Amino acid sequence: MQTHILGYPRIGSNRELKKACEQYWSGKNELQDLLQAGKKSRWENWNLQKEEGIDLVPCNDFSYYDQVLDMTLSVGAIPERYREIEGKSGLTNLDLYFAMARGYQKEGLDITAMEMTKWFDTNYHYIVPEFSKNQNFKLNSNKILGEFVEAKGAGVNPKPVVIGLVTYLLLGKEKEEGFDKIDLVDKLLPVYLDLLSHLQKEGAEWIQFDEPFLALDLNEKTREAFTFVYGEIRKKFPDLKFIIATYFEGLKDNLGLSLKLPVDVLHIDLVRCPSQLDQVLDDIPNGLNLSLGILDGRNIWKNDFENSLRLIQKAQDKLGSDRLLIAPSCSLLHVPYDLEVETEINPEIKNWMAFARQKVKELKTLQALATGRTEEHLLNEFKENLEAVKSRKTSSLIHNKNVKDGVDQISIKDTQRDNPFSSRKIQQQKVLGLPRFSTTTIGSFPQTKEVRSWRAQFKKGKLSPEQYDGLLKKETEKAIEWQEKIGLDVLVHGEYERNDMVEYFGEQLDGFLFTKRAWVQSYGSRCVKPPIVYGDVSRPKAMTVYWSKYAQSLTSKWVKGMLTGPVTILQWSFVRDDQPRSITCRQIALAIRKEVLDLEQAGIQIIQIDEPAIREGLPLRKSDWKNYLNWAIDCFKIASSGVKDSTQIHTHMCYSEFNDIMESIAFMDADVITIECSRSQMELLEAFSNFNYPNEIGPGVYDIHSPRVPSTEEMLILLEKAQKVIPADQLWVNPDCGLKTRKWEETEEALKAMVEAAKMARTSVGEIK
Ligand SMILES: Nc1nc2c(c(=O)[nH]1)N[C@@H](CNc1ccc(C(=O)N[C@@H](CCC(=O)N[C@@H](CCC(=O)N[C@@H](CCC(=O)O)C(=O)O)C(=O)O)C(=O)O)cc1)CN2
Ligand code: MET
Ligand SMILES: [Zn+2]
Repeated sequence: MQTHILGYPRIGSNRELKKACEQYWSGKNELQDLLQAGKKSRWENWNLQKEEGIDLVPCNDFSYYDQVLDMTLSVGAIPERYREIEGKSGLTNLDLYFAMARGYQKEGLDITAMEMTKWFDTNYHYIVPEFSKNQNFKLNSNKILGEFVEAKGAGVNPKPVVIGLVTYLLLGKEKEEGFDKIDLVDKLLPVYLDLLSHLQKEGAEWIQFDEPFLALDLNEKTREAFTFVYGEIRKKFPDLKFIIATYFEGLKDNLGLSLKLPVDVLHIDLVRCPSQLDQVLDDIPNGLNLSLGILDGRNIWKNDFENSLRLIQKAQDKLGSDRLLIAPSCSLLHVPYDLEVETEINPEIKNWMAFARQKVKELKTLQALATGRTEEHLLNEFKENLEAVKSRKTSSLIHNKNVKDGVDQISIKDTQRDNPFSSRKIQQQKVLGLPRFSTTTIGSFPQTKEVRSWRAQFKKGKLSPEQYDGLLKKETEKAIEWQEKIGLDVLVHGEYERNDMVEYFGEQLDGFLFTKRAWVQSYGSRCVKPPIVYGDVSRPKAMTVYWSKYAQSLTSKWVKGMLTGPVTILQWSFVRDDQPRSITCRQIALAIRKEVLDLEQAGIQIIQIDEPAIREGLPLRKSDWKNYLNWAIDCFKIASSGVKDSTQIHTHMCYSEFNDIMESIAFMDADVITIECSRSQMELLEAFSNFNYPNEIGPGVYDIHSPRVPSTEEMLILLEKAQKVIPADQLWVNPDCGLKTRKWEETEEALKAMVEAAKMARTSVGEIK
């Protein structure tokens, strides 16, 4: 029985790579420094896995930005618009790569970034490959090969991790009509074969192809593509050992297909879908070995050894130990580096947890125990694990009767506003008196170095609570003043007091704990510290009223209250796995409902409840959607429906494809929804239009994830596009998402141009709604 890891976090155990990237982008360090930081991250990971004795150690799981973008560069799928950068002197391949990720607006060039979207149901974002009808591919980078050679030098048995061909195509987007991306198989296959022959020449033995789409709903053509691709690969490379990695779901109706692929190892996710093991063991052909994804790669709880050993034993009985590998369920990219550095977590709870480093250890212990080793330290580790699992099951820290009773008492009435939108709209208009094409922003303003450093100093005790509060107040005042000056209609307080839109709430809710350094990559250099829900959730006191009230006191314009919704808090936290997610979510929903009512009570007339993660929380299999949508939408409504008709509820979602969940979005019944729309040129709006969506919509008119500043003209064009599908009196004007990651210069210019675009739109259609 061998152990392997599907992928390791790469941002650096102290976020060294994040910092080096950001410094490189801002011209504060040299390419050499960045490359050095990359190397350090890779070697740190390899050394750690080597020391622990992992049998197959991943390489090419490293990335400077995103592994899908790496693949795009490796297969030469560089969109036409980057041609000028490719040819520019003084720019390296890495500069081209970053331009694709972030856009390029320098030296007279103005090139937009590639689209970014969620990696399956995670909070990780990848850069979406763009395919044209006459798409060509060629092996275009030696990243994969280079990292393989480098890893060999580190003295491990490296296993290159490569996004499988079919998954790579399915992750992409057709940028023209008239072809099906899956038909690009024939053109892409030679590049994969080319890559494999290079790897083989350098002595590669194992290759891991990630094909998570095998765990999703597939059409017949795609299934055939899988069979064809792996048939061809096997024909050309009879001696390489291929692992197909599937994760995030069970194989279900694709099990037969997967088991027939002519590869050496199939990796299955036994955390998401433990029940698939029996069927797999019944049907697995003789030539195929099995990798058991036994440790949760998506959560931070200790493994339950007893349970895992039972599963492993079952597989061992059937296949024998030689045909088995054990691994985490998926890449460890989705969990933080090391629990040991968290010194302030309640020790009782800390003893229930494991981060990446601890999971690597757990894997080795499981291997030893499963193969019958009985050294004393192993038996002790087993005993400690049994005790930790038992402690978590029985701890008094977890259960709160009041919370459970509250959830039991939720009734239908708590999930509905008093009157339908058509009548609320009239009442809200009366109170709010807003113009047509009202302008607003999504909530956060630039989280500058200063703001972050105040918080850091406050946390270290170097600033007193009063000093910190005073600085934040000044910053909020400046933001309000500036918004008034440029003529925005609905203002925000700026969210300066928040480290992160989820963590901030996690810090204030009971049943949550938070960490100091447990960073997880979200996209590019951006990271989050997901809070951890360990017990029943409740709100000891108001969380945001202070700041909203303060901001509203500074202006006669409306200031939006700003909350994160229950589904998003759930989705972006590490949550309990000892009760259904739906129950945890309802507990959070009740806490947010109380906050909404407190805000209303404090005179806040417009309240935004962000739910950017509703779409990403959608189960990967369509058959599970209905159940999820029922409870998720219900939770939003529990949070939002307590207010008077005249209080305007906004919600915000980014990176959402709404086509197939339009009914549920409408059912949320937010008075206004602001959505991401600009990278996709308003395509999203068609879903709303086709559905005759009745409430108001703010389609994002520019992309805040890129430093590029949009022009008034291009935003006006987008607004005109929007009016073709949505009546003008339903439209708001706003950016795609919050502005926390942007610099002030960019923000100021962009928002001024945006307000200008709204004014121009008004002159052509009329002021009044
Ligand atoms: N949870 C979550 N998921 C999300 C989003 C989101 O906003 N939150 N947005 C979407 C896109 N994803 C994003 C994820 C992260 C960030 C982001 O801005 N992250 C920041 C960190 C934000 C944060 O928690 N900041 C803390 C800690 C900041 C920090 O690094 N402090 C320094 C010290 C600073 C100093 O001394 O000056 C340190 O700890 O070393 C704070 O402000 O308090 C970053 O990576 O840079 C943005 C978008 C989707 N998913
Ligand atoms: C990822 S959605 C962000 C919403 C939040 N209110 C912000 O403006 O940052
Ligand atoms: Zn957003």
